[in-house]
Amino acid sequence: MVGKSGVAEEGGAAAAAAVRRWVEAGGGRLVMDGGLATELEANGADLNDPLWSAKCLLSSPHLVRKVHLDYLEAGANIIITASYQATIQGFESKGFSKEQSEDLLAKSVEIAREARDMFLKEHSDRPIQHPILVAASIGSYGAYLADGSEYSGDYGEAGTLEFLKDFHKRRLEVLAEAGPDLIAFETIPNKLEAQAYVELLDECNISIPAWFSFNSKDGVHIVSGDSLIECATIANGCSKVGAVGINCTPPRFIHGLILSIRKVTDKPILIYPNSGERYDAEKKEWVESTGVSDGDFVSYVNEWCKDGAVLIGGCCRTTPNTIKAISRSLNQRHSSLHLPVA
Ligand code: MET
Ligand SMILES: [Zn+2]
Repeated sequence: MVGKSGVAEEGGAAAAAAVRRWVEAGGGRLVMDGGLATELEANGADLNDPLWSAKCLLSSPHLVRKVHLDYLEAGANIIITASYQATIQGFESKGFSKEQSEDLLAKSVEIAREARDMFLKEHSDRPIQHPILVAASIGSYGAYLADGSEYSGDYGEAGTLEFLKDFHKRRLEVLAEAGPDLIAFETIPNKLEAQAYVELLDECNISIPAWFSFNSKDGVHIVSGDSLIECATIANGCSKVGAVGINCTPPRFIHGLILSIRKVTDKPILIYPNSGERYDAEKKEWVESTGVSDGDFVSYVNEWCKDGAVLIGGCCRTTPNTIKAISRSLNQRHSSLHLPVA
């Protein structure tokens, strides 16, 4: 079906309507947090481990809570849990039982909810009026592999729809049951994984709005080479997807990518680019990218708003200072409309 704006109409619109209400309550824009794993490292965590930031759920939950709080103090409306690389399979390979692994997943949501409660309490003399939301992160199968394939989308023989659905199913259910406000499918590297997520959202009957966020390294395709337009069309067709966007991608590509997404969906668009550096999976370090300079990250924010993005934050190597600057630049007006935060 083609709507009045010329794009195919969303398959039902419940989740998108929920996100729009939050955006409205935030004064027309919502600020997302910045890089979590890289900020944990900046705070001294050693994440050289297949579990990456999820390692902190075991070793230093207080640090995760601190970084969430730093982002809230910087003006973030949305904090993303430390479950990006947390999987039942990953915990089991470290010797945890299935039950313990599920508890660790749920713990990522609990820590973020605790940070929100602490933040709201801290500001109870002048109560916070804008929404503060917890998004449960689901990283790709490639993130679990920890071999850089979330930046190639190449899963070899494991790359079948049924395999990916089976891989993510229980994790999605456990995270949804832990009570986040949103489910964040982040850094989606290929079309097949987007399709797997859509089918799981329906089959598991998830009632929490999800977002789909893809990553690109050329400004046209997502990292596997699949067409962003096709991927965004898949997201658009799912009533449980409340927002579609791009993360962990250099800022200089974002303008064109938003325009592509806009061609196929009216759902809210979210953007949280990385600092513009590139991750070298072999060396396990971020290296400065060559070519077009990224300039000052925040100088792009107005342009992205004009392009139609309504949720804006940062991904790897962005910091609470980046988020403070984004928040200032959006000049977020705190609406008098107050939505329940949980
Ligand atoms: N939310 C995740 C993080 O900031 C996204 C990582 S993208 C590789 O750690
Ligand atoms: Zn990132």
